[in-house]
Amino acid sequence: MSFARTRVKICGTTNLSDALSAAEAGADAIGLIFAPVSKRRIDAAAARQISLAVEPSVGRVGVFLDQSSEEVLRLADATRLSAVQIHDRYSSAEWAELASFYPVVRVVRPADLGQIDVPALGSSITLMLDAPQPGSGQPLDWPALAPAFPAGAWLAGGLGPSNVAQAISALRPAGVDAVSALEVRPGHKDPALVRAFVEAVRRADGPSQR
Ligand SMILES: O=C(O)c1ccccc1NCC(=O)[C@H](O)[C@H](O)COP(=O)(O)O
Repeated sequence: MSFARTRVKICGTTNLSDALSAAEAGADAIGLIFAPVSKRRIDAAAARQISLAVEPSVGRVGVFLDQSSEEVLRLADATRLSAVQIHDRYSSAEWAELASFYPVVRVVRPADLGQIDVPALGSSITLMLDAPQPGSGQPLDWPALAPAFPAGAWLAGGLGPSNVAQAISALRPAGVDAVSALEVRPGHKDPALVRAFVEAVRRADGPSQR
């Protein structure tokens, strides 16, 4: 059986140097966290500078928690995002409104699996399974989650160069997302770890997908 190439998002990018080195390493997207609670929060001016500096093929995904859909749309427009990632529980109308403006990554927890009508989401909403505490570096129990893992969903939660191949093999996610395992301190990446992460994903995909 052949699989599509696993997409890679490097989350919690707070500065231009980390954004450019993630792009150079071959990341498909960078994550810019606007959640007020995050120790990796970026302000709108810095996010916009990064969005305009990376090459257009690199996605700029804004990450939001405890923020209204109006604030999400305002920041997405102001900072030239290509997609928004939402850790909140919105109403159906709010999801539909957001998805009419931007591709949406809707974050779900293990307890949510099996309770979401995946076909009804439509093509603008992609699910991402993450640990209950975002950005905490806690891996999930991938084999236990395999029966309920939705086709086409992304995976986050404690992924890094040393375990991402195991996670890909267990769940075959469409994309993977990581932050804690790639940092020297919160908000600052180790470029060697970012490169090692992208390379580990490419190796896990196999030679036909590189
Ligand atoms: O990382 C944060 O500080 C954060 C805070 C609030 C909402 C979201 C946050 N991160 C978003 C992500 O998508 C992380 O990359 C994801 O949870 C994986 O993190 P990690 O387990 O540290 O790799």
